[in-house]
Amino acid sequence: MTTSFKVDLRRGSVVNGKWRGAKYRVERLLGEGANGKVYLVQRGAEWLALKVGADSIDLQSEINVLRSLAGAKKRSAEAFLYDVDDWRAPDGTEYPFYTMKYVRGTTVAAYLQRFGREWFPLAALNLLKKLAELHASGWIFGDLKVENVMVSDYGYVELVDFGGATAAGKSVRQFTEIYDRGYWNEGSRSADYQYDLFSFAVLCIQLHEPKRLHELSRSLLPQNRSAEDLMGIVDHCAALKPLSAWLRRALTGGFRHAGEAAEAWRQLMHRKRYPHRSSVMPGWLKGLAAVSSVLLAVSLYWLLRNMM
Ligand SMILES: Nc1ncnc2c1ncn2[C@@H]1O[C@H](COP(=O)(O)OP(=O)(O)OP(=O)(O)O)[C@@H](O)[C@H]1O
Repeated sequence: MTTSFKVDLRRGSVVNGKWRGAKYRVERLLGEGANGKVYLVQRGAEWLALKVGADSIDLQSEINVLRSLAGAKKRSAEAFLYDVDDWRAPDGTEYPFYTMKYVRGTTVAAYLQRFGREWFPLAALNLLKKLAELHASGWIFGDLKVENVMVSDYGYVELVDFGGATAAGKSVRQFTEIYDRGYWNEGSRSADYQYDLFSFAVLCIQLHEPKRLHELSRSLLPQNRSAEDLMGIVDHCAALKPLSAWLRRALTGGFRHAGEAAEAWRQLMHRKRYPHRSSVMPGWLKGLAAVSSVLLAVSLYWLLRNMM
């Protein structure tokens, strides 16, 4: 999805906050979507992400969620939101913007492509933990999809774009069809824990079988779509098959909350057939560990020899 508004900030241009006076120097575009454009900006020595939008109502609701999360003092949300202001463009038009923590990393799909699919179980577990934290603050993420999950070193996960975040119990504010429980006739669009877990399961499928998922959604009549069709993809995918029971549970609302889902996922990771954290240790780290062990052994040998 792309924005319809015309803001195009070049490298080096400066965004001045009209009310609070902060100045941000633009480095580059990080991404764009339906609600605005996100730029990497610098303020003093600090790197931040600045989201500028055309519609202050859309942006305001994201800001409300971020404020409420910061208020709940959840570790992940601490200091995520920095500043909220308006900016007057050279042509006189005013745009609302906010600045937030710059999440270094790439979308989960790009990360797995670059560093290997063996990172998937760990990144997914971290994502489930993020969802559990968000749920504990009374919010449902709503628009969970590949583009909104950023992954950085060692599978560390951060959610971006809180435009779909909805207070638990309300109607989900923003969603993407293919990840939407209602689209697959598996439940309402009411914001509950299971709604996010359904999207999470679709995200797992999207990461492994994007083409098949796309074709499936195109080929079925709306009234015929179901979790069973999604499970058809899972059962024909070698990487997803070990997760079959877990994914079925997530697609059919079988987990009470994201914490329970994360625990079940963690247990799966520890089973033999599925790679777990130590087996996704990068090569250079394995090498470092081996060298350290040898050095330790040599030191001990010399120590003992000199003592005798
Ligand atoms: N804090 C951040 N740090 C780094 N990159 C970010 C950050 N926030 C957003 N991005 C990048 O910018 C892209 C667009 O941002 P965002 O999803 O918030 O826009 P949107 O208009 O709400 O999109 P959508 O149409 O999906 O709702 C993201 O997919 C991500 O790549």
